[in-house]
Amino acid sequence: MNRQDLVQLIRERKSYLCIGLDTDIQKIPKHLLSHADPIFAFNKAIIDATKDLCVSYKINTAFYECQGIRGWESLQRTVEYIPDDIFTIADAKRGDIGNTSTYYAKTFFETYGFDSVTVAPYMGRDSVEPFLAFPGKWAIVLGLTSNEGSKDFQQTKIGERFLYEQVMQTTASWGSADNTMFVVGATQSAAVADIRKLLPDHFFLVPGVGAQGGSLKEISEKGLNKDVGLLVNASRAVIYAGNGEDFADDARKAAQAYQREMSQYLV
Ligand SMILES: O=C(O)c1cc(=O)[nH]c(=O)n1[C@@H]1O[C@H](COP(=O)(O)O)[C@@H](O)[C@H]1O
Repeated sequence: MNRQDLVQLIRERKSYLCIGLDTDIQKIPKHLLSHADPIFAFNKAIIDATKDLCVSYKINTAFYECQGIRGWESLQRTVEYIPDDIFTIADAKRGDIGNTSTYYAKTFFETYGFDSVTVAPYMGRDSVEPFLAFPGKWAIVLGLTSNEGSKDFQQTKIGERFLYEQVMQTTASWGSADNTMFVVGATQSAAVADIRKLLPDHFFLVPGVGAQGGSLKEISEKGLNKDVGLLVNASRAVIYAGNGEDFADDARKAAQAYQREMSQYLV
């Protein structure tokens, strides 16, 4: 999906909500366990209940890969089930020598048909560029992450600036705002205004609202740009909003609350 279509979808739905399908077999309602593919049965119900409220689904591959071949099958069924007009993210955090990155990119863009994949930029330019070589596809590069450990490397100073600022600015120069997004954690709202100044045009994928305690209001006030420029992810706070037979209704209510709040910030 290209930038123009994504921005149009956000405007139409008045939503920049990304729902994270971090589907944990231990956490899904017990009545689904008798299905042939319980993870897909859960995802299908969540997608049916929320697809008009969000603009993106993010599939964190860890929750699928840990199930071996069955997990990859659940992932494939899920990504194929997501409507074509919704932006899909493979949250796989890949990045390797160029030759290998090319095959990671093929895996997620061609074999599974995702619109985007999250990319760890630590190995540098030749590890990221292969993800930028696929027309209409996106690399979502780790910028300033939501976790405590972001202090260990990302928030160290290189001269006058933080390492994450240098990483984001340099990485941005390898592609464009039409094929590169950055992960900026919702728990890092104090830094978001400065990051927005550094990168006025890029989309940010913002995880960390809900279970990690980030504020949708703060991130929206500081991060929105003229083309919206934000995809805010919530995983556990939406998909595990309920745990009974009506879990999908509860997920819908949680997604609706985020969408309503977003619609206020979009005016
Ligand atoms: O790349 C990510 O999506 C990501 C980056 C980051 O800095 N923090 C972060 O939480 N994530 C992912 O975003 C999701 C957050 O899940 P919840 O905390 O349940 O909403 C998980 O899939 C994380 O792996």
